[in-house]
Amino acid sequence: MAFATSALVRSLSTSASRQAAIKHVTVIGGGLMGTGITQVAAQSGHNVTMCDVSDDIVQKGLARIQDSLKRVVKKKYKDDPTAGQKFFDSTMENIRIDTNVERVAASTDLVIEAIIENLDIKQKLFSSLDKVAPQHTIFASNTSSLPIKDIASTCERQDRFGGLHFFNPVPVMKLVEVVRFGATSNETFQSLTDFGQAVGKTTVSCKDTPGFIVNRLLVPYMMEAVRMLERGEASARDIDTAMKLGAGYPMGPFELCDYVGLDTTKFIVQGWHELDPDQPLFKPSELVNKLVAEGKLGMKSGEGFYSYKK
Ligand SMILES: CCCCCCC[C@H](O)CC(=O)SCCNC(=O)CCNC(=O)[C@H](O)C(C)(C)COP(=O)([O-])OP(=O)([O-])OC[C@H]1O[C@@H](n2cnc3c(N)ncnc32)[C@H](O)[C@@H]1OP(=O)([O-])[O-]
Ligand SMILES: NC(=O)c1ccc[n+]([C@@H]2O[C@H](COP(=O)([O-])OP(=O)(O)OC[C@H]3O[C@@H](n4cnc5c(N)ncnc54)[C@H](O)[C@@H]3O)[C@@H](O)[C@H]2O)c1
Repeated sequence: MAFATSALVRSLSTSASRQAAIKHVTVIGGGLMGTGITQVAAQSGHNVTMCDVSDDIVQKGLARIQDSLKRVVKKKYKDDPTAGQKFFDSTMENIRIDTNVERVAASTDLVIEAIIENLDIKQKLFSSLDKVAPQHTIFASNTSSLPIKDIASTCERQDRFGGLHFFNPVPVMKLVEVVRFGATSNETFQSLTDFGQAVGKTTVSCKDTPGFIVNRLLVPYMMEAVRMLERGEASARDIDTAMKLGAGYPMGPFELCDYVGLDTTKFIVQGWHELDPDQPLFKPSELVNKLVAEGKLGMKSGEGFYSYKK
């Protein structure tokens, strides 16, 4: 059977005694993160349905997954193209696309939400899914910065709710932060951890604090780079070069902002500023807000701090 690969079998055997293993996953959002999460879940033998608001978006998402999967195959199976093609085909067979999230969630073990970073919209989505998803279904959010407790607040299934924070680009980055808030049960936390490991990631355990571990440290650093540019102390290019060559980062902060998306960057900082208006580290940036207002969202729109137009 196409869905039963070794990773899934491994995940079944390690977690079977604790709770039913996750076989069918629904990923909501077919953007940067949703496509990556869909890919790694399908690669590891899970049956995944990726949902978004329109056919056009899910089709584009599917094309992005194919491009990324080709890169993985090229690297992993460079000496065995036949096995590579088989891996490609079986991964793609594990993926379905849909635009009706409620229909899909009615028969799923795990919902991973990766939609726009907006609390109201996430709460509305989960509230509607809570009414149709089976009892055993676990809900998880891939939010970068919003409290899991707040996202879960409109749901009855508080104990079956947690955070699964993946990193961009998901097929390459090796970490998943597994987040629990006060109501998350031990079984749910363990299922999410098992799932993160079944998709090939190293997991760390996080409390539901702003930015969890990585973003609590990364966001102040990136925003200080933006403020350094705003103060006219150095150019974006020089700051990027300095952090790559002087601190060993694979991307400079402006390249990373463009890679993450300036809209997501803006939402994160704005949200934290509202929670703690006196904290200077979380002060919104006029420059980022201006770029977003101009539709310059980074790589995904062709322009951000840099231009990506060919
Ligand atoms: C201010 C507020 C902002 C906060 C934002 C927080 C956001 C969020 O919550 C947290 C994050 O994610 S934070 C963000 C965390 N993320 C970071 O910090 C990322 C930092 N950047 C990096 O780690 C590297 O620049 C990249 C890995 C992106 C590209 O690597 P590179 O060397 O510059 O370029 P390369 O040579 O092209 O690729 C190298 C290898 O990777 C492979 N590959 C690449 N993309 C792929 C894909 N989509 N699919 C499959 N494979 C892909 C590629 O095939 C190649 O394999 P090979 O076998 O070596 O030929
Ligand atoms: N971009 C990153 O580097 C990154 C990294 C980790 C976590 N995150 C988080 O992941 C989430 C998604 O970020 P992204 O970068 O993939 O965003 P994105 O803009 O690339 O994609 C979001 C997708 O969600 C869809 N969407 C919006 N509302 C929806 C709804 N009600 N139902 C279904 N689909 C809906 C949009 O059409 C879009 O395709 C955010 O919470 C973000 O904070 C982002």
